[in-house]
Amino acid sequence: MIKVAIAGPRGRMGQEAVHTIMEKDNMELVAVLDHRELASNLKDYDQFTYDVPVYLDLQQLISTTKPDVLIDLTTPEAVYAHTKVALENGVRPVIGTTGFTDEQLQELTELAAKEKIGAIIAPNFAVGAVLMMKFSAMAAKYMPDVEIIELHHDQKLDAPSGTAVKTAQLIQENRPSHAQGHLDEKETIAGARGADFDGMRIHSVRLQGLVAHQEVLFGGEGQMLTIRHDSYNRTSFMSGVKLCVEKVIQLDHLVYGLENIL
Ligand SMILES: NC(=O)c1ccc[n+]([C@@H]2O[C@H](COP(=O)([O-])OP(=O)(O)OC[C@H]3O[C@@H](n4cnc5c(N)ncnc54)[C@H](O)[C@@H]3O)[C@@H](O)[C@H]2O)c1
Ligand SMILES: O=C(O)C1=N[C@H](C(=O)O)CCC1
Repeated sequence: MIKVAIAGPRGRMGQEAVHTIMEKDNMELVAVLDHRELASNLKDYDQFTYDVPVYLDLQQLISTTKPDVLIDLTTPEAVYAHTKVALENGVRPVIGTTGFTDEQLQELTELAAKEKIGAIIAPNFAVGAVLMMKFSAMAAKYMPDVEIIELHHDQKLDAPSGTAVKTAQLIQENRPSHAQGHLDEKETIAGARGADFDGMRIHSVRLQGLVAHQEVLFGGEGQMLTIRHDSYNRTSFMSGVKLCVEKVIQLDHLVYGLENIL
């Protein structure tokens, strides 16, 4: 039985994750971490009927309920501290929250290595999104001029998305660094050409009605290849969450990206 705690249980992803873990025979939801005093038990929240204690302090949650794994689905502001506290206290983090800086990722990788403890940071838990990223990395070897368009719901806090950054990093490993577009191009409205990642442009769309979507466009002479993935609901992420909880137990270091454990 894997003892699991979830940070952010009232969120769009957190709610889905609570139901997912409760349905698993080999996992036990021992606690959740919230940041506002609403109730001391999940069964007193409108969304749930489960008897699971709610904590506002991660150290206290860990020392009282001793989870094996912490799933974090909170905000870019909160996630770094949660991951650090988990690693320092022998709890394996499975992190879905996006918005880490390169420096934070580096620090957490070093901390997990020092503590010899497993951790997974997965910018996208959907298997189709991982395939989109892998296929994009393959295509970049042959068609190195790329632009990424990521499209998300309008409540998303970070831009570009974690998936777009990870996609750009995987593409970067597979094509020579170079600027794209006309050498003399000028933006008449700032931001018109999107964010610049090693010469690749990333465009972020935020609109009601969207969940999580991405297109990777490869231009060639007289041709265009488009690789697209759509998550239409948050259930699409849950098989990845379950897989990460099972895999993280076997690791002794931090893994960044679901593609590394599939
Ligand atoms: N990896 C993936 O596949 C994947 C998929 C969807 C979303 N995400 C990421 O997951 C995160 C959450 O997304 P969401 O759509 O569920 O957001 P959301 O805003 O619906 O939920 C976030 C929840 O975190 C809670 N929260 C905020 N600070 C907290 C803290 N300090 N302690 C505990 N709880 C806290 C909020 O109350 C809220 O309920 C985002 O970073 C998003 O980018 C990742
Ligand atoms: O809804 C979100 O927010 C999502 N964020 C992830 C990202 O930033 O890549 C993955 C998909 C959903």
